[in-house]
Amino acid sequence: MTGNVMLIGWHGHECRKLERWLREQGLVFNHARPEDVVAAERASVALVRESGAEAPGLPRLEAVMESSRAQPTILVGDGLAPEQVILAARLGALDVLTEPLCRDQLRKAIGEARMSCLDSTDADVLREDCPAILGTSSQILSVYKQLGVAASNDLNVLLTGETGVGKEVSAHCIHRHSVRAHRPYVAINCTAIPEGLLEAEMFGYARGAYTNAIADGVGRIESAHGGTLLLDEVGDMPMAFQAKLLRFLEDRQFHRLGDSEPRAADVRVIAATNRDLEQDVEAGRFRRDLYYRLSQLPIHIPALRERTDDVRALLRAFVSDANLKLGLHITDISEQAQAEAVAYHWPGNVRELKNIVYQAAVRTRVGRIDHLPLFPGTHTQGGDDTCSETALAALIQRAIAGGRVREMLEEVEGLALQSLLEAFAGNRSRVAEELGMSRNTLRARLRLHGLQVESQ
Ligand SMILES: Nc1ncnc2c1ncn2[C@@H]1O[C@H](COP(=O)(O)OP(=O)(O)OP(=O)(O)O)[C@@H](O)[C@H]1O
Repeated sequence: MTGNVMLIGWHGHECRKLERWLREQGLVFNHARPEDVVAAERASVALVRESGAEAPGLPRLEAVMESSRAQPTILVGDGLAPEQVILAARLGALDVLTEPLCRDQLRKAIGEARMSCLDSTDADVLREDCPAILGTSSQILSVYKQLGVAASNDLNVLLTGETGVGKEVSAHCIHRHSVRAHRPYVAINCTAIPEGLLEAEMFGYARGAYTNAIADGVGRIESAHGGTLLLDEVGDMPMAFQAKLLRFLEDRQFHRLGDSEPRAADVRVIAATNRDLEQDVEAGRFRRDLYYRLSQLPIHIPALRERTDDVRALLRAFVSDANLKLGLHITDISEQAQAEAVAYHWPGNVRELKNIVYQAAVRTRVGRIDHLPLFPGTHTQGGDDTCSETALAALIQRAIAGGRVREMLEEVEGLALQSLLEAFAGNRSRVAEELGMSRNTLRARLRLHGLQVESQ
């Protein structure tokens, strides 16, 4: 490998080690202060080092990108916060590596950086905090990078992942890091609005368009003008409406219901779903053309059970959150409860974890949380993976002893719902029938328990 690597932010022993390694790789190096970037001999790649603890932003990287946007740049970070990883991608860093540096990764990153050229935006860097988005696992770091890339362009984004993985939080994060950050962020849940009202809700309506339309009404698309529109649960959008949405996406023009005047809205569209849209397209439940249009930039958020490295950090963060918001004094969570949480299956993902921490925190109020109310029988590793009578009996006994009978009944309900879903292969209609409840009631119960909602 040949080339000229510029080092920014390395000092002392670490610096000498890296220089030696670069030389061994046949790479020349320069040292530069960020402000010297333009003056310095043109480098093939810039390696910028930042410490997460040093500052909330990325001062060195910002200076480098400011001076030389066309230069392929890799960020090397020590203890970077999620917002910093997002910001790095947003600023146009080609890669983000964490310390201690893996030499193979570095070699690969330098090789790739030299082959590429930056495609970054001229937009101002946004310094606002994005909504709390947590996690430091390699899987979630990769998501942050993709969110940063999404924030630097205006493509339609499709966020996929199970319920509760953080799709909505991620959509908001893209918005807050994009050039549209100071314009509206409007979210619409496509399943929460009855089919007949969806058009009026989305596009607005003219006075007299329907019985209760006593004045003109602005739709969500118009309210989002200049900003970002999140179409949540887009996979559940009725077929008839899909065609109307597609028309809008094609030319960003629409008509209010009952109004012939065409209107235009400049919105960035982010869609989210926990369904397998490709499968729905194959099954004829979702329009293929709309799917392509929405998924210009697909981002998949992995389930929590696939990134168990995040569990302990999330537990700690939500304990602090609960202390702050509810005026509690929780000091920590027992090692055993943390280990159980790491081994747990988390069908409701981060939402379920957050709810469980809050429940446990409210019960404990002061001191250490010794027990997290996890559903028995849904552990990924170790643990008993059947809902045995013994586990149920123990659960009931513990609840009676602890005066938590009501909570126990809720836990049992969640467990029963989960078992029924498994027994009927996720078919909600069959589960609702079995329980003698409406699909809407079932849906609400499933949500309450953080269980994945499959529409069938
Ligand atoms: N990485 C994360 N960091 C902090 N909080 C998170 C994270 N992911 C999810 N949450 C929290 O979990 C809850 C659910 O998140 P969110 O609504 O974004 O999930 P979702 O994937 O959109 O779920 P659904 O598909 O059911 O709508 C929210 O309270 C959110 O704050």
